Amino acid sequence: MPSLPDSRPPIPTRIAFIGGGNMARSLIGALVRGGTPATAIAVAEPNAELRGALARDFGVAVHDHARAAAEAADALVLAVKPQVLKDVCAEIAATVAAARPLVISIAAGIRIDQLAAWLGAGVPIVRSMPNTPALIGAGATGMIANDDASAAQRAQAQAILGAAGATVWIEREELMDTVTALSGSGPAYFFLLVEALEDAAVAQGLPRATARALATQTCFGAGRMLVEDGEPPTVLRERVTSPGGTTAAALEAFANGNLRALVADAVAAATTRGKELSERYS
Ligand SMILES: NC(=O)C1=CN([C@@H]2O[C@H](COP(=O)(O)OP(=O)(O)OC[C@H]3O[C@@H](n4cnc5c(N)ncnc54)[C@H](OP(=O)(O)O)[C@@H]3O)[C@@H](O)[C@H]2O)C=CC1
Ligand SMILES: O=C(O)[C@@H]1CCC=N1
Repeated sequence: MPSLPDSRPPIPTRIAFIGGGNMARSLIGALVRGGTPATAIAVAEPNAELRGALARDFGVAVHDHARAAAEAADALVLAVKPQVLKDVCAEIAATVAAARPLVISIAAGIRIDQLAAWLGAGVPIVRSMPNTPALIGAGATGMIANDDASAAQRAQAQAILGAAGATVWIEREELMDTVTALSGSGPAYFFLLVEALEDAAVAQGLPRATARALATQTCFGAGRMLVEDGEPPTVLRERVTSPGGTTAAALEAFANGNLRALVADAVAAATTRGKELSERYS
C-alpha cells in the first residue's frame, strides 16, 4: 500500500541556536521532546555553565562561538539579546552569505530590514516573538517572514517554533511590537497578578503557602478554561459574577481603579520600548 504523505511540516535537518539562554533552552527542550534528534541541533553559547547544561540535559552539540555553530546549519535561530545581535550577525554574515540558511530571529524589537542589512541581501528571514511558556510546550509565538523566505522555509520556521506551542503569522511587521507587548511579555503580567493576589490574601490573614497555592491554581484553571471552554473571556467572567455577589464587588473595585486603562498603558509602554530597541541597536 502506498504511504500517505506526511502532513507534519518539515523540521530542517540541522538547526543552530546562537545564544543558549532562557529562550533557546525552552525551544531546544521543546524540539527534543517533540522528537527532533539532538544530533540535529547545535548551540553557540559563551557561558560554559549554560553550555554544559544544554549538552548534558538535551545531548545537543555545543560551541563557544557563533560561527562554529552556524557552519553547516540549514536553519539558524538568533536567540541573543537585542543589544548584541548586530555584532553576532557580523560574526556569522560570511557563513550566512555562503550557505543561505533560514534565519529565525526571536529578538525583541529588531526588524527584518535591520537583520537583512547586518546579514546581507537575499537571506530568508523569519522574525518571531515566542514566550517563556515555550519551556512547557505552552508557548505562543507571532511570526513574520520576508519575501526571501520560501513557503517551505516558512513551514520550517513554523515547525521549529510550533514545537513549543501555538504559532500565528502576523501580516504587518510593525505589529510585532504589539505581539511582543501582548504575548512576549505577557506571562510576566499574569505572574504579577498572581503575586498581587497572593499578597492581598496574606494581608487578610491567609498563610502565604496557602495563598500562593490557591492563586496559582486559580490562574491555571482560568487559563485552561480560556483554552478549552471555547467561550470568550467576557462570557467566562460573567459566569463567575453573581449579581450583587463577591465577584461583582471585586470587579467594581477594578473598574474604579481603571484597570483596563492601566493595562492599555502597560501594553503601550511595552510596544514603545520595542520600537525604541530597534532604534537603539540599529
Ligand atoms: N525572556 C523572554 O521572555 C523572551 C525573550 N525573547 C528574546 O529572546 C532573546 C534571548 O532572550 P533570553 O533567552 O531571555 O536571554 P538570555 O540572556 O537568557 O540568553 C541569551 C544568551 O546569549 C548569549 N550570548 C551573548 N553573546 C553571544 C554570542 N556572541 N554568541 C552566542 N551567544 C551569545 C548570552 O551569554 P551572556 O549572558 O554570557 O552574554 C546568553 O546566555 C532576546 O533577544 C529577547 O528579546 C523573546 C521572547 C521572550
Ligand atoms: O522583556 C523583554 O524585552 C523580552 C521580550 C519579551 C519578553 N521578554
